Amino acid sequence: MAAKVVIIMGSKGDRGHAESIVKTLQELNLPYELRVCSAHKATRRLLEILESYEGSSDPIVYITIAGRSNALSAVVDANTRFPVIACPPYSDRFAGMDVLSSLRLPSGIASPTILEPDGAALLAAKMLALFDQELAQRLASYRERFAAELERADAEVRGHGGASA
Ligand SMILES: Nc1c(C(=O)O)ncn1[C@@H]1O[C@H](COP(=O)(O)O)[C@@H](O)[C@H]1O
Repeated sequence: MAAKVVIIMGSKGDRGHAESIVKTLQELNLPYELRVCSAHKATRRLLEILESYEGSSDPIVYITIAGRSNALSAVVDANTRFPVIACPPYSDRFAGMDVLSSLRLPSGIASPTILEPDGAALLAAKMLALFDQELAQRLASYRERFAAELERADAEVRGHGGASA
């Protein structure tokens, strides 16, 4: 079974954000594909792209990257049987209000929003690990690193704090 993540970005300009997601997917050795399409600007083509994955016998999780007004994530979610995670790029223009277009969804749409690229990759990995023991193992080792880092930091600050206990 070859589980994979399909990242769809709304514009080539989102490539940098996509690469941050890819970094974590690569660390987890999780296969991925990068696609560019827009629900706003190329709806028919987007539906064709989705259709091409619908028959897959392997599990897929989509991560959608759409800045400004995010139609992409909801349109993908409404037209696929696979889960969709929205990971919009951060923008502080207009006081960061773009994010609301990812959060407020019509009924029947279920695309969660994760703002941090590595968080979106991790959620996709956790979903796919439900069907893949080896991925579950890699994910567990990846997450152990964070606990180990915290332990090291704890030991370091403790050593400087003059605590007597
Ligand atoms: N939000 C969407 C959609 C969509 O939701 O269909 N299509 C493009 N975009 C986003 O608009 C920003 C500027 O896009 P352009 O570069 O096409 O002007 C990008 O962040 C893109 O993801």
